[in-house]
Amino acid sequence: MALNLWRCVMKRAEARWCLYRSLYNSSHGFNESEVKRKLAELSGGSVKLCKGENGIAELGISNSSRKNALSGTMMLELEERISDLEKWKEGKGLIVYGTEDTFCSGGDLNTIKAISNAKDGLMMCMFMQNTLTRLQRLPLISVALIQGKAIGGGAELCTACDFRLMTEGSEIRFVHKHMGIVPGWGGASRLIQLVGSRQALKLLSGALRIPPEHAISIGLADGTLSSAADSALEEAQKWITPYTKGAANVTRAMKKLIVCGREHLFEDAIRKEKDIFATVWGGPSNLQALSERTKYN
Ligand SMILES: CCCC(=O)SCCNC(=O)CCNC(=O)[C@H](O)C(C)(C)COP(=O)(O)OP(=O)(O)OC[C@H]1O[C@@H](n2cnc3c(N)ncnc32)[C@H](O)[C@@H]1OP(=O)(O)O
Repeated sequence: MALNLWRCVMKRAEARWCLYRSLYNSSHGFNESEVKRKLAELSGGSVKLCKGENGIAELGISNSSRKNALSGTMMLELEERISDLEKWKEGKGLIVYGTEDTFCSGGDLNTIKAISNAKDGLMMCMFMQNTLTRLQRLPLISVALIQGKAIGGGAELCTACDFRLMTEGSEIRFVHKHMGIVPGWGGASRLIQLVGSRQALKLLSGALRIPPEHAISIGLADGTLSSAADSALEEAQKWITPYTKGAANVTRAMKKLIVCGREHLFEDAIRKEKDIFATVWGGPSNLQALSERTKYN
């Protein structure tokens, strides 16, 4: 009976949670089916998802002949993989990485050229903002594993994760200025939240190369990995484990608190904190912990 009530509360909270996933819909002039049809014509590369039994998924960006640039079809695949992760109730963590020696070189220049008119550009921008905002709001603790370069849209993509780990010799760089554009996938707004407006202005207006030590010193990155390329994923798995250890519903609730706190005004955020608290209070993990009477000394 009590467990059924708890499940019911949790379902309702999950439903409320899903309500504010995307930023744009038709009321904002966003025509999703049209942009999807256009992006489907611009092919190359793939985005692969592997969900681990330990509750940690790996999302791989792969377009080897173009340094993992995101083509139109990869943008579509990325959105599909995020949808899949939104439905993964056992999930706790996510590692986003690029195959071979690059994280992601941004938008595929062939794709970008094909949609370089104002209308298509705005639709692609709204599509990618929706996708990356949903990535950021996933109830999973996410890490961007940056090997090699995270350039342009690749730099924006890595800011949609909770943490960034960089291997030696890697680099984040917002090169938009040199392309005569500014970030549009939400990267500027997220960068300001991460490093503050003064640092963000320097990084964007100078299109500065950001190596691991610099990224760590300004709070953009969370650690440097020393592994060779083929074992960096393993090292990232180890890095994330202390944060994802334990019951999935508790880890997921913890991440939801952070999203609410970040995205809502204080009063609204603490009310939402109450709703999320209700999803774990009296649940199996809570009852188990109470019965064990663990001490933390
Ligand atoms: C819409 C959001 C904003 C954006 O993302 S705009 C796009 C920003 N990105 C760029 O302009 C990246 C330009 N590329 C570069 O700076 C360099 O290629 C990069 C990534 C530093 C790698 O340098 P290297 O390691 O020396 O490799 P490379 O230059 O020989 O590249 C190997 C092949 O990959 C290609 N490539 C790299 N980035 C690409 C991209 N974004 N779109 C399409 N193709 C891209 C590059 O043209 C080269 O092809 P190819 O072997 O010459 O046929």
